[in-house]
Amino acid sequence: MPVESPLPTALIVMGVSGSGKSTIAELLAAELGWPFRDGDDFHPPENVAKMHAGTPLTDEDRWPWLAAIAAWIEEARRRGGHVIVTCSALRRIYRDALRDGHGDVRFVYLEGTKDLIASRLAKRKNHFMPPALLDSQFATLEPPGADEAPLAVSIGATPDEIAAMVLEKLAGFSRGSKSPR
Ligand SMILES: Nc1ncnc2c1ncn2[C@@H]1O[C@H](COP(=O)(O)OP(=O)(O)OP(=O)(O)O)[C@@H](O)[C@H]1O
Ligand SMILES: O=C(O)[C@H](O)[C@@H](O)[C@H](O)[C@H](O)CO
Repeated sequence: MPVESPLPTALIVMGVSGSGKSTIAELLAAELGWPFRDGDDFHPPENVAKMHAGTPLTDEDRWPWLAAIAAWIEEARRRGGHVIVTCSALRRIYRDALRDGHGDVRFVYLEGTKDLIASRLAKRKNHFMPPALLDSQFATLEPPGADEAPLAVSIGATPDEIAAMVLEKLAGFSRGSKSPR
């Protein structure tokens, strides 16, 4: 995958529900100073209602959501800016939709076991996503392949440590390396 610019137009923090996307993305956004939006804010209300009711989304449910995120990234691309956004981006075809043919979108992949994530979700308060959907999230997950050059990090560490690891990997990219360290 070609590296088109020193820093990506968009950093997409991906992973199953509860993997820590919002937590890590907020820290990264604060460090990088890039505009940040939570991918959940791009869902049409019907999707949120469906997830809240405990029903996994289908591909059809997800396409308009992914298109809305891709459109926000395109705005940044046009003005030569950078953005950071969370999005589960569970399947490769979803990530392809988000890349939209461009090589300037990088995925931060938050990798963790179902047990660890379930234990974090069990403690989380005030979120529409029920922990019971975690099985379907893992069933749908297609971890990014090496050819997608993900910035992959294990979620066992503290949020600050994870964000620091991501920034270190990103610095590797910005120095022009073609593959993550
Ligand atoms: N590295 C970490 N160590 C300990 N707890 C964490 C860590 N990262 C996130 N958490 C906690 O785990 C829970 C899930 O994190 P978060 O809400 O950021 O996940 P998410 O991937 O954005 O979830 P969703 O996709 O459902 O919105 C939160 O309660 C958060 O405080
Ligand atoms: O792809 C999906 O099944 C959904 O988008 C979820 O993953 C949520 O957006 C989110 O991660 C939960 O808050």
